[in-house]
Amino acid sequence: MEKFDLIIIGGGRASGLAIAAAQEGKKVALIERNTLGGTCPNRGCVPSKLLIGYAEAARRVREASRHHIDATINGIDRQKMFDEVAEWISGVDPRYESRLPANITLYRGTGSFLSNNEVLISGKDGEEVAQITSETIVIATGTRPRPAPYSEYPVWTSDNICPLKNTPPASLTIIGGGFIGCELGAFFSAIGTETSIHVRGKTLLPRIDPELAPIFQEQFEHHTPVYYESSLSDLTYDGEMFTCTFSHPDGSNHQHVSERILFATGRVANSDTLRLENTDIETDDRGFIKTDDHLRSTVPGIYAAGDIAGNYILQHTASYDIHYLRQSILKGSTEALDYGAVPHAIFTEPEVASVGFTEKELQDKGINYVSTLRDWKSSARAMASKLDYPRTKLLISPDTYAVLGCHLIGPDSSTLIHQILMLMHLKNDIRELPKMIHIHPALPELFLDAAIDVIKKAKFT
Ligand SMILES: Cc1cc2nc3c(=O)[nH]c(=O)nc-3n(C[C@H](O)[C@H](O)[C@H](O)COP(=O)(O)OP(=O)(O)OC[C@H]3O[C@@H](n4cnc5c(N)ncnc54)[C@H](O)[C@@H]3O)c2cc1C
Ligand SMILES: NC(=O)c1ccc[n+]([C@@H]2O[C@H](COP(=O)([O-])OP(=O)(O)OC[C@H]3O[C@@H](n4cnc5c(N)ncnc54)[C@H](O)[C@@H]3O)[C@@H](O)[C@H]2O)c1
Repeated sequence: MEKFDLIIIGGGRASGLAIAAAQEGKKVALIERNTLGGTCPNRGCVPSKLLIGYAEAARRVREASRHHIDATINGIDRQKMFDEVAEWISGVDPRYESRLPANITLYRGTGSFLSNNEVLISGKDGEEVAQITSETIVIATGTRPRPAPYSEYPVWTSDNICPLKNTPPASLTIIGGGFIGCELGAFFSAIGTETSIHVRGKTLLPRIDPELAPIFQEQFEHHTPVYYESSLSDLTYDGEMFTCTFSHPDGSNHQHVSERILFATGRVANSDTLRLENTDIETDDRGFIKTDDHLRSTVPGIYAAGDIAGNYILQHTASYDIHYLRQSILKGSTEALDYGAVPHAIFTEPEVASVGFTEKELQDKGINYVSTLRDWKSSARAMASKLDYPRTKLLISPDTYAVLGCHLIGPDSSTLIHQILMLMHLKNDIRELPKMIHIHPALPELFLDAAIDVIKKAKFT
């Protein structure tokens, strides 16, 4: 059995760790069963955001009338959009492979454990490719969409919609109103696909701040109809069109016909193919690998990083895990993992971004806070957009003036949030913000108004 210094199972974000280890002269095995690069560049963040670029261009034309400009869209070449992004995706695997140094052995196949330190690699038909061993193994196998029901039909999930080899549909039904349902829903409706979203509950984006949720829903529904408390109870497919039957809490049903259906109902851990029963590695009740604050699994020498460690399902936290392992495995750092303030954004129309606690989380945890909810009218640049809905919600500690959470809804929220993120990261005291000279009248000025208001509230608490 060939022995390696480091075995990595899963060539998503962890391919960076493989390269770093190889550059330090380690003998590395990297096992990937699909395309190198993993979810983010092949079927996740990057393709979805490239698609959203087309949506934004279409919306700018449609909404030009807000600025008294009479503009019309004369045509949308949806196929060209799919083809361009598909072309980009087709280069991902070769690009990643070309970056691998010679002392990485790349195994194309599924990795599974024979014992705590022995890994079997199996090919597409289950044939044995190799058996290898190492005292250091990193599991970075990510997640996949929750299995869609009615898989006998050509239903879409966020995994099989890419690499966008299909014809873009004229109509689409989306089940699930989380990150993926909302982002892809916003894209398809903007490019003229008749799109609807169906959710079981009463809200979109379950973790959104309760004061921003109604604003988001109202704005989102301007372009995409959302059916709440709608549970899919039946699905038929006649070879061309899907007919969905949805049932509602009052016992009524409604039917919806579309050319395509997309299930976006969450993601599950890719731990079931690892044959963990041959090891002492433990998982939580959702199948994510249990790790401590050093990303160590329950077996010495075996680590889990990225989505499979179950802390977040975000590219930037997966990358952070990999950076952490570079320091700990390769450089011997003993510091515990500390994510600090983890931001996220949802690249929809409207765009939202968050960092830190929501108000509900603060209440549930019994943390003392003061909050402000401000519109963006104090910023001339924001006013120029002629949008009424953008808001900043800021939550701070009245004792230390530390920012506990910030939630934004409005154009460029994903960019703007970095100002608060930086503050939280460096010297978390909101009183620092008004001391800084801001460019007038740039968008970040909108934080001045919110900061001054919340500082005043904290003083009088
Ligand atoms: C549609 C969509 C949009 C997204 N948008 C964003 C976004 O805008 N921002 C953001 O932060 N995050 C986003 N995400 C989440 C982000 O893509 C993931 O958090 C990130 O890619 C996780 O990286 P990872 O390396 O942990 O896992 P992955 O990238 O999933 O890599 C795991 C790899 O392991 C392989 N693998 C699995 N099991 C085995 C096995 N047994 N043997 C060998 N190989 C195996 C898989 O094939 C895969 O290549 C999005 C996800 C989706 C689906
Ligand atoms: N911009 C970003 O950062 C970004 C974008 C896309 C995805 N992601 C990551 O990927 C993860 C997965 O995205 P997602 O949208 O699949 O999951 P999600 O958890 O965001 O949303 C899934 C939604 O589906 C609903 N649902 C579950 N089962 C259902 C069923 N049977 N019928 C109807 N609805 C059902 C859930 O209540 C939830 O609202 C996200 O949690 C996020 O971490 C991030």
